[in-house]
Amino acid sequence: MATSKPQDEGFAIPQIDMSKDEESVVAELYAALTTTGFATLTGHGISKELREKAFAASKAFFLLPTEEKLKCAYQGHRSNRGYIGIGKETHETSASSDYKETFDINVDESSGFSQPWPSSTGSGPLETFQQNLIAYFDAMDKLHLTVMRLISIGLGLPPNYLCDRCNERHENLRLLHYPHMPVSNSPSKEPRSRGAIHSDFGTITLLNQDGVGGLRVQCRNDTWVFVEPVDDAVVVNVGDMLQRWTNGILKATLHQVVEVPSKNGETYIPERYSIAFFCNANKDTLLECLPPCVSEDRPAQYEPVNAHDYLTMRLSATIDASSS
Ligand SMILES: O=C(O)CCC(=O)C(=O)O
Ligand SMILES: [Fe+2]
Repeated sequence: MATSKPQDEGFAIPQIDMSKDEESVVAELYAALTTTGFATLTGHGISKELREKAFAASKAFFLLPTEEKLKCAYQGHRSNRGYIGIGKETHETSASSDYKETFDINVDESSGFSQPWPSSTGSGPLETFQQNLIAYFDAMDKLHLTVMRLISIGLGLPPNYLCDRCNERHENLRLLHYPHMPVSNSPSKEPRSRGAIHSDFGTITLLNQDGVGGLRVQCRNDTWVFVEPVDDAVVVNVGDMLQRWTNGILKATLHQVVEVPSKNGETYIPERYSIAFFCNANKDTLLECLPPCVSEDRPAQYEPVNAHDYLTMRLSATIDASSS
């Protein structure tokens, strides 16, 4: 496994200011997503207030006693909604499960599933949990479509091509909490994992992380680079669905969350919160390698697959939905 490879000191995840002219943003985004598959976006228009309210909601939820959280337990892979406790998610790259808990939100009503919400009694962030997270969802949905427009232009497709196939709100907003960990006494130089090495399943992921850090990305030369937290920035990365769709031109890069070094004298690695917005193609989309991505020199590498079946298959392989 590649975990023993060194940190790459000479490379940083590109930062892209989306408020610049469209042509420059398209070029920078295309360059990032066809190489490292990751970029940090600023100037994206998501307000600090919305982001802070979403993090406050997340913290209030994860602070609830386990039995309360389990009242919103995960409902299964086709629904993909609700709370998943520690130890329920495992990736093929690791024998142990992730040390994290999550809460998945989905707004697609056509599916026949409904979202479980924590009870909103009392005051504080739980009272406005649903309202604030739906507002956050809506803002991220807009950003998702903006990014898909920029990617369409970069690929030489009509600007709305990908948006027209990603505009039915089949995204998944996931709150993540990595609990604090005691500092290790082991002499190993390799940081301990909080979440196993994986690539994402959907088209793109838009991630907000707190200031703790620990998300790292595997570069093409097998070294690792951290995605340093940048105030108010949103991290974008390519998932396997978009890698398939673009015949491997856009890269779904392996990444994971590891512990950060403890500060002097502290006996605990701090807890960490992040909020992922996993974007997918509309459920009935047939993901066939896009025409501009296929040529005589680059024949189609992937079989066509239905977007929703593909996503469900990937979720089923990682999440133990028996009793979350
Ligand atoms: O928590 C993070 O920063 C990233 C999590 C992640 O990669 C994922 O949930 O797919
Ligand atoms: Fe991920």
